[in-house]
Amino acid sequence: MSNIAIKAINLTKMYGKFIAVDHINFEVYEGEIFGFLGPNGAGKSTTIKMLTTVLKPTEGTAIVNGYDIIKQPALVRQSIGVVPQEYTADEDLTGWENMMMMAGLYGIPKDIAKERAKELLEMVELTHAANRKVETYSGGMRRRLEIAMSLISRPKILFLDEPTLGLDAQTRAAIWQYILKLKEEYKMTIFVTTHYLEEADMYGDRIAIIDKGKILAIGSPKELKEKVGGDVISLQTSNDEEALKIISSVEGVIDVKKMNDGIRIKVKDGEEKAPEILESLMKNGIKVSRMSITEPTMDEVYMEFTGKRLRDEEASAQEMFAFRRTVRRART
Ligand SMILES: Nc1ncnc2c1ncn2[C@@H]1O[C@H](COP(=O)(O)OP(=O)(O)OP(=O)(O)O)[C@@H](O)[C@H]1O
Repeated sequence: MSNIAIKAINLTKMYGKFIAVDHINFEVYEGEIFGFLGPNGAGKSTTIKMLTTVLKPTEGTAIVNGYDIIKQPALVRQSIGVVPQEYTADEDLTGWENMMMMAGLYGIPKDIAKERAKELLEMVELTHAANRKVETYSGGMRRRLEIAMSLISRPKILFLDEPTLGLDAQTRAAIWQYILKLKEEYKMTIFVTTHYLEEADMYGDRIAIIDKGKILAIGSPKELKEKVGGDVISLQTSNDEEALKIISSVEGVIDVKKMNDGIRIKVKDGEEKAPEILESLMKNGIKVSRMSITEPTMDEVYMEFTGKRLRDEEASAQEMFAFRRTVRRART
């Protein structure tokens, strides 16, 4: 049994009467990448803020690195690194000065701080820009600097709130390479929130799916996909209401749902069942304009547990909004 790095116990946050995080329980094991996956507004940032002692829970608590977030917040803070969603680096200082400022906050002696800053800036490939003011950095460079800053105290656990938000695909991949390196070389525990399904799938050792303040599923990507099982047939028809009735009476159909973009059918073997379903629809005068058969992906897993798609377009619109908000905050 692995050691537990984080344990949330009935962790709850209310803003007035609104429950942002609703009695959640989970464990994060030492040395793993734990992905907290959910749409905007699901409660991810609120959870991270409670775990990192920025916000006080309304109810429940959590143990982080063996310390209680309510009773021992200072000890929690000393043992963790945090990269929040908003930019935190000082724009008027250089990358190097930001590193030193962070080291100062932790009371790290100057000579040790210099050594670590050099090593960390090298790791995130910012040595060449160390003496430039942060205001000249791109979004990706800022994120890399902030990851380096969060590591200056050699934390055992690193919390990252949407570290790849608003970054291009190449920079996102590079950020993940640093995160993987921290796990592999420094055996660090990483708690990371994201609304990118493919990032959670590719890099998460285990994932929690959170929506409307509740955890709907926890497991490795493989375990979650196995839970969904079978194949998924997606259809667009000339009469979805009628099609639903017909499909649900076809033998071997495990589940059929109307989605925003058509009908989703769960069956054990898609290739075997699809012709039968098509035939029964055609017999009843229903035309099928599009059909696809897929094995469960994280997208399917997400849909299975939340009942909706985490749409790319939706994500990118919200992402741009959040990114602009972050940039605005960085400027003020
Ligand atoms: N200070 C606050 N006062 C009132 N409501 C809040 C406050 N902060 C967050 N909320 C609400 O709580 C819910 C959860 O917000 P939270 O920021 O934790 O979500 P999230 O999953 O991190 O999404 P995002 O990625 O957009 O930050 C949202 O509905 C949000 O509007």
